[in-house]
Amino acid sequence: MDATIEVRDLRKRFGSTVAVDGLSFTVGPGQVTGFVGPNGAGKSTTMRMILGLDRPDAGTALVGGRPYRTLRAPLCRLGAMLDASAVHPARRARDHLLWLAHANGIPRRRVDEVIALSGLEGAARRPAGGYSLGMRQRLGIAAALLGDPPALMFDEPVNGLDPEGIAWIRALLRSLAAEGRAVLVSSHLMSELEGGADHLVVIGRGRVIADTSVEELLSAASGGRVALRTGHRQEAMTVLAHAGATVAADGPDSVTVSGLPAERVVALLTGAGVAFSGVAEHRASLEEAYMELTKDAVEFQAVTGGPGR
Ligand SMILES: Nc1ncnc2c1ncn2[C@@H]1O[C@H](COP(=O)(O)OP(=O)(O)OP(=O)(O)O)[C@@H](O)[C@H]1O
Repeated sequence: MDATIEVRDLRKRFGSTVAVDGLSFTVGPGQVTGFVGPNGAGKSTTMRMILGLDRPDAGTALVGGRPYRTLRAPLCRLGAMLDASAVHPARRARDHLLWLAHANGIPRRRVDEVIALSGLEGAARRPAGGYSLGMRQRLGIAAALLGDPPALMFDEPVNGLDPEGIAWIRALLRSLAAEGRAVLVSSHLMSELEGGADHLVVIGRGRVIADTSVEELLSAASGGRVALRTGHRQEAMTVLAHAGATVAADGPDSVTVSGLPAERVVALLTGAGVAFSGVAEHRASLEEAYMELTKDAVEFQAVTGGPGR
């Protein structure tokens, strides 16, 4: 079964608000794709259009090559959790899942499987109204997994969860991707995706800002800089500048070097007899890389007073 979600030139406007402004990206199988952008960037609207809940003004969203609304067994093609609170409070988790399974021609035994997969065994016979946020998220995830779909989509699944809940969801998403599924997960906080996503689609103001692997983004943001610690700052700076590096003192015994790889810095200093106590590639955090990418989108929102929801 084709495990891709493909968005092509998708556009959506609400009155004078342009929510999605020509988005194109593909969510491929076997990896977790993080869908990241500041509040109001258009993530939920895009996901709603993928599910056929909002009609695009232009463009297409395809699941396994077809619009979601035309799929014959949609839960078996794309599982989604957009709003974890969308369950009747009086309904027990198990009954909710049984009803969903029945309506979609999914065998009853799958209900107990997804209850186990999502760690809901202890709570499945209690009304959903009494659930904690973490349990509601688990129920939403159980429903998304019900049809054993090759593609999955989660809107802010870790929002408001405690560290244990976040770690659990992260591990689950990774294992779903490792099974070959396409997994799209949104967040407005890059830190929530650290260690959880392989690929990133970063959006701002309804447009793609970056569509990149996490590795590429981090090495671009790290900018080939080397952090040097030495008690002989001046001599070190002279030697390295002579070799063509750009050097900047950022402390009494620390220097940031750009334009030379770490091995070359070591070789030059050793050759010139300049002692040093540390040389390390500067490694940007995902959060740093993201802040840099989305700076303009955030500034725009601050000026216009935010998304206004
Ligand atoms: N039904 C709607 N009616 C009017 N405006 C809407 C509607 N849905 C979304 N918008 C607007 O569209 C823009 C994009 O919203 P969307 O919810 O898709 O962003 P988001 O990236 O999911 O944000 P968040 O991280 O806050 O969930 C926002 O300006 C929002 O106010």
